[in-house]
Amino acid sequence: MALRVVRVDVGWCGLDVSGFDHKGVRGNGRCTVKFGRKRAGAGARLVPAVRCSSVVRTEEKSVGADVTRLERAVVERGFEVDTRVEGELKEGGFRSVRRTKLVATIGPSCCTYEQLEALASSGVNVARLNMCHGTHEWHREVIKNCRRLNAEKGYGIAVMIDTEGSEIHMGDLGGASSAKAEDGEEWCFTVRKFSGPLPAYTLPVNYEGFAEDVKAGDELVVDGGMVRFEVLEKVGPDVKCKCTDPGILLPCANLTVWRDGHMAREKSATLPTISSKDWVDIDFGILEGVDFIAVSFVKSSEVIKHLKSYVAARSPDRSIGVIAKIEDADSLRCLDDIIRVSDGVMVARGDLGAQMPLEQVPSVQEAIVDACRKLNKPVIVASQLLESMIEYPTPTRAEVADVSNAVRQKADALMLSGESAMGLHPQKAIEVLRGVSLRMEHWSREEGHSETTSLPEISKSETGRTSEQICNSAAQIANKLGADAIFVYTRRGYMASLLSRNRPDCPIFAFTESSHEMRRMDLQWGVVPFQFAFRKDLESNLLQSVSLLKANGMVKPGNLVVAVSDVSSSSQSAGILQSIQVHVVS
Ligand SMILES: Nc1ncnc2c1ncn2[C@@H]1O[C@H](COP(=O)(O)OP(=O)(O)O)[C@@H](O)[C@H]1O
Ligand SMILES: C=C(OP(=O)(O)O)C(=O)O
Ligand SMILES: [K+]
Ligand SMILES: [Mg+2]
Repeated sequence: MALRVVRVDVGWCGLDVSGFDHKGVRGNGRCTVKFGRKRAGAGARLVPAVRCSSVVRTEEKSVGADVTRLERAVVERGFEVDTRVEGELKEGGFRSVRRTKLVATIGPSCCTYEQLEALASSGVNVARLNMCHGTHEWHREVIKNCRRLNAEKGYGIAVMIDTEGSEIHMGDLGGASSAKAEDGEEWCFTVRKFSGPLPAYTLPVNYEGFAEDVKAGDELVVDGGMVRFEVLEKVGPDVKCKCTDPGILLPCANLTVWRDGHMAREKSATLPTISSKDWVDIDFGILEGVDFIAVSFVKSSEVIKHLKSYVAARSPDRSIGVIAKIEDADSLRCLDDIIRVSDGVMVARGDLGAQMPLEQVPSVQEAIVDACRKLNKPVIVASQLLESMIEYPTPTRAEVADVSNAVRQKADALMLSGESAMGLHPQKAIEVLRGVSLRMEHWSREEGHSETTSLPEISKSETGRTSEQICNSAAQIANKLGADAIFVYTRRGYMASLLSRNRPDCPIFAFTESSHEMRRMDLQWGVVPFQFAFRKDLESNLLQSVSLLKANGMVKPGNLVVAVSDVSSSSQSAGILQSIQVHVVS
């Protein structure tokens, strides 16, 4: 029977196969076995899925076969980690591990399996799917390719969908990839629907109330100022405009209306943050098992709370992270409330820069990054980081400075949009983000740039406050001792986030049992997620994980590790026991 090597999430039950030997493949640690019953057509088949850390060898047997005897248990390693991190660790040791995470918008330039593999090999942690564009079939294919890369090549790519939102934007350009508006030309913006190519100088708008909302004399700003028009007159559903600032028009480009120097929001301001199309896209994302849902134009914490309860009800066994995109001026008035209820935040500088004078964006970005750090939520700095690399193979000095600034601010993640989705050099753009991140991280450590962010206490419960103080202290101990890594054993990644919040000098190895929780940590600064079967207490977990990593050349004698855990080692009767352990690898 052909053996399929797959990587799936199966339930864990411990079975030590140390000493197991099969055709030279030795068992050297813990293997887990789950016997599932699979209905397939005529009858049930018992499928002994043997998961030993990173490899599952599944052999399908007819019912009644002797499935108690494991014919193939490959205990290759006893843990699973993203293959790139493994390479970085072996090549350059702990300090070489990149801390800043990278998000790439997937589009026509990088959607095939080979193109995604190129991005993955260059360091992408999260694949972002902008639901403004493409069909569900197209996005489903990309998700499938990401999952294949993780299963077959050992990457750890998480998937994020990003909603279109209700804001006013142009429709697609009848199949054209862009259109050019010249100075003085007269264009018609209309809610009319067209099948096939658009009439000349005509642009579709998604918002039914558009013709009612605008007035002659208004300024129509496309994509935050890429192109500008003056509204001349309205004829039924058609709004006649004159181009006053020429440029390139892209599909689904955002439109804002300005009147007497202020944004004019009539009825469009009453549109729901999550449109009916967005709910369909969210259902699609839940069904496809994505790891994150990014919500566009969030204005209040209510919509995040509503979405989180909706998602929890429809995806009870895997938590999907809800990311609030800060790109609407209204959201700044209740920023902390939004951050508190979200699982993460995106500084969506594209539309943000359309809602306020561009010169305000850098200070708003810094304030959002700082607020997320204080409230212990990951933050992504997004849009136009390397815009010129849509066309050119190297960035401008200003773009490198912008990326360096975001890394110096210790944002959790950086995001590419058009640079990866439709640019000519997606892989080079990721490599620039990676190189600048490593350089700025190294410079910050070498220059001893101590943390400027004082971390207020955020926990409410007794155990939460204990975990928080344990992590703050562990990070300080690790810095003082020059530790090579902090090891944390965590079920849902909370302790890992508390350690990440401290931005320690060394990487944080977060051991968890669920591959989904691993993906969720793909947005956390400095966190290297490992899949690992927990043992009974912190000490056993520490010794077991060190020995397994050492056996794979990822930890060396003399390495100093600080370890903490939120996996309670004691029985409930004995109460929770939490500690910090320091271990020098022998
Ligand atoms: N899934 C996709 N299919 C086709 N084109 C896409 C896709 N995702 C992104 N793009 C292209 O990349 C550009 C930049 O992506 P992004 O910034 O996410 O979108 P937007 O410009 O709508 O904010 C888009 O304007 C679009 O031209
Ligand atoms: C990331 C952003 O959102 P979108 O690309 O979906 O407009 C942005 O506006 O910067
Ligand atoms: K979007
Ligand atoms: Mg936006």
